[in-house]
Amino acid sequence: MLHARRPPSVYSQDDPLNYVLRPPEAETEAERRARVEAEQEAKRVSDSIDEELRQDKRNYDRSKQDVRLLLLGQAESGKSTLQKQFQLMYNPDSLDNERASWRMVVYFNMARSVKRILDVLEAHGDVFEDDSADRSDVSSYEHSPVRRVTGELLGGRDGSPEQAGPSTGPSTQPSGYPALPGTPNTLSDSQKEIATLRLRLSPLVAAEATLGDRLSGGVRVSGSGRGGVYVRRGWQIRSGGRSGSALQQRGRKSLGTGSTQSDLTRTSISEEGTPGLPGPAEIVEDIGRLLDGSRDDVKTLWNSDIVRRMIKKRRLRLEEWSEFFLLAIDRVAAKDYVPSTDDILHARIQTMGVAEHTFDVPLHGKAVSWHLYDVGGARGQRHTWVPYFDEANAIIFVAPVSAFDQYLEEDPRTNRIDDSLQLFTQICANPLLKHIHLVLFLNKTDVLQAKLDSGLKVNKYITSFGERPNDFDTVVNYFRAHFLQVHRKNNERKRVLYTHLTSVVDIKATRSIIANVRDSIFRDYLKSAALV
Ligand SMILES: Nc1nc2c(ncn2[C@@H]2O[C@H](COP(=O)(O)OP(=O)(O)OP(=O)(O)O)[C@@H](O)[C@H]2O)c(=O)[nH]1
Ligand SMILES: [Mg+2]
Repeated sequence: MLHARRPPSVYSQDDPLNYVLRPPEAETEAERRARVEAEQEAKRVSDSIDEELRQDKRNYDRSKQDVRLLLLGQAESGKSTLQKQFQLMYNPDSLDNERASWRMVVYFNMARSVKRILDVLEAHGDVFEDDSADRSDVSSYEHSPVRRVTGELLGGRDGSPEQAGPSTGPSTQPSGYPALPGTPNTLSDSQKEIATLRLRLSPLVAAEATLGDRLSGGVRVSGSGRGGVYVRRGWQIRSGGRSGSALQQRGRKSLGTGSTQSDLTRTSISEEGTPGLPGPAEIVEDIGRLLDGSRDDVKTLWNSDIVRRMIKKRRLRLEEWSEFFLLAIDRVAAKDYVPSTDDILHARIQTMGVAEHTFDVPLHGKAVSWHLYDVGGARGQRHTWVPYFDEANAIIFVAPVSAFDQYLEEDPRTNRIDDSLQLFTQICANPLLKHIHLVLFLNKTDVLQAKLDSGLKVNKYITSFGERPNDFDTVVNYFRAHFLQVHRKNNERKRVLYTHLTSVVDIKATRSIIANVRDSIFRDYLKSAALV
């Protein structure tokens, strides 16, 4: 029997699958076209799945080559400011996208400064007592039954610190000053003026709490200092801006402490605002108007005789950013105010948990992804760092050398330089971090210079400094020597410690230091890549 020749077809009748898939024998032209289209669509989907899988593999291979850089250091050391400098250098568009949200932070900083001034004045009965006792050395803390247990590494004074921590509100500390003198009838003109300003500025003072709640999403963090406002992932959206492009905040299992980070990093539920309540843009506009209406009062308060004298005598101590913004009140209170890059660098908001920022950094014509982990530095935040240790390639440890006369907000018995040294000891000694590229930033050198210029004596706070000259070079070298000693004692692997004197609010100087750090990290990176 003659077998009919099979029609030429891609569908082999020997293959059962192809047999099933073969075109119907009596296919009309319209059916054929529909079938071909469906086959093409199926192929397109299949190809795109293949491409996704290939891309995942490429991403995985690439992420193994990513650089992971941890920014570590105590609270207020300048880690987030340094992160902003990286962002400015490698992803400036994302900083521009966030610019609007920084307006709320600047207003918050302004309201907080005014509140702080008024609180301190109130604790002194709105009077400047020009007595001979130098109260800058005899703070309320001395009257406290708690004795200071600091100075282990530096030989600090076991006496009483000056006012405990710059943002420690007098309302939370026994002031040690006389009770408010007199009744309203016996108030001096200056007291009356301050009382009037306090009344007129009360809406601005009240705005501090509103803005703080808004920025933190209502989250309170216990054990991390008093009255701190912490922000986590997505805060830019809550404050009227877009989130910086490659910013994430991740929850990971904690390795060392058994605790988890999820409470600290859980995404806020209502970041865009609650229906019926004012949105971030409205809040910012309202407070902008309030600030505009209060600017003369803020200036009068800032320039008042009592405030000037209390600052001079160090009975009123403000953070560096307070002065920066108070001096810029006209610009900040103006309608349509948009924060400048300098404003963003000076704006202060505490980091909660660990925030990851990703940038592409060029290396020999190819982009390498850098993941920057900006951590919260307060004591209550430090356990959240540990899960990031095992994957890190490099650390920048930021230590503010200006802080020799300050004490931890979260533990007013501990001198801040001592805390930095203790923390640096833990980092140098940690087995997970022994092989990691280590960079030390001795930061806030501009603030240190200003403090020394104003006549502040280091040996008043750190007895081991002794009778050395109280000049910038001697002081910086003294602190540097202590950090180097900590490193030397914990350096079995003979790793290099790269040290830089920095002021990370200075854009130009920080750019060149970042370039230097990048090159040294890449040198190690290429060396380890060559070994793989
Ligand atoms: N003048 C001056 N101010 C600085 C310098 N570095 C940081 N600051 C300011 O110090 C404040 C605190 O800096 P941050 O970068 O927020 O500190 P942080 O280490 O991230 O603090 P946490 O998030 O609480 O751990 C900000 O207002 C900065 O503008 C510096 O070198 N010089
Ligand atoms: Mg921070």
